[in-house]
Amino acid sequence: MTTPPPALTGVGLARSFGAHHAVVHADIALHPGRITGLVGPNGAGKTTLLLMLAGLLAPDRGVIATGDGVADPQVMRSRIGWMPDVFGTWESLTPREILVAFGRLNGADRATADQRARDLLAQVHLVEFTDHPASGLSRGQKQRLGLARALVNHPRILLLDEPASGMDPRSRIELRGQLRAVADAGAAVLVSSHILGELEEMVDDVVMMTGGRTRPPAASTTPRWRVRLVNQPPDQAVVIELADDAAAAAYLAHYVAQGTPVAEFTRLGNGLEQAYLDLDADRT
Ligand SMILES: Nc1ncnc2c1ncn2[C@@H]1O[C@H](COP(=O)(O)OP(=O)(O)OP(=O)(O)O)[C@@H](O)[C@H]1O
Repeated sequence: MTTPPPALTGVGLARSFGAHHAVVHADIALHPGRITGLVGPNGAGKTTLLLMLAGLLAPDRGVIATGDGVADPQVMRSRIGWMPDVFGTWESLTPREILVAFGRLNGADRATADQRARDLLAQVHLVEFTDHPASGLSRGQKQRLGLARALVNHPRILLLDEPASGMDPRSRIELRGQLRAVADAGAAVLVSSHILGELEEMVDDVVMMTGGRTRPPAASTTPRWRVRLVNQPPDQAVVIELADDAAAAAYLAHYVAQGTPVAEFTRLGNGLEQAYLDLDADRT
């Protein structure tokens, strides 16, 4: 089976602001159908990298291209959905008017743009606010409108900077489902977040960034399970790595069929937190 080419690659990217090197060297590849997490401490250069990938900030060095070789920022922008960390709405317009305006800017006729706006407002659960001024939306609701806006043009590449900030727990859970649905439909998704537990649940791949450089994860990011048998003290429980939920189910079924008295079988996540702490170990 051949792996499809990445939907978007950035190679050797660098960007400075005056004398400050925000991104020193970043390499990244985003694959169709996969969600990639971008993780790193404050000031690591994540937003600067995302802005370059979104075609909104020119790199000083390096190349950004789509899988089929397009490097023209304008063509690339038409394929990209971008959700900034702070979504500035036109406060006097309604969510429907905002989404229709973006649809029209992306070349849709009025009827198509209007239908797309209604579909997206249903998807992000903002139907009741359809025709109210955006000034009345809470921060979390504005984030959800920001997600809808990023999806207006059916993007093949979706880039999101801290999308969950300000969202309530239900909206965060729904966001995970929405991003997975977008990836399952074939898009490549890149999401930056400081909420590592949440990223663990959401992402297929991780890119770590610190000091303006992308780095391979310092530790394993394979999912881990904690296994404890009946009468086994908690501090003697075993932690095992298994490729995915299907492998975990097979593992558990095997031991239960053998009569092994399993008392606890808990998914621990994929070690992203430890990998992050290793990455940020130099922080004082
Ligand atoms: N427009 C700008 N002008 C000057 N310096 C900037 C500008 N944008 C970013 N920087 C600096 O570049 C560095 C990287 O910033 P960036 O916002 O990309 O980091 P980040 O990883 O997204 O941080 P955070 O997690 O806090 O959002 C920071 O030191 C920041 O102060």
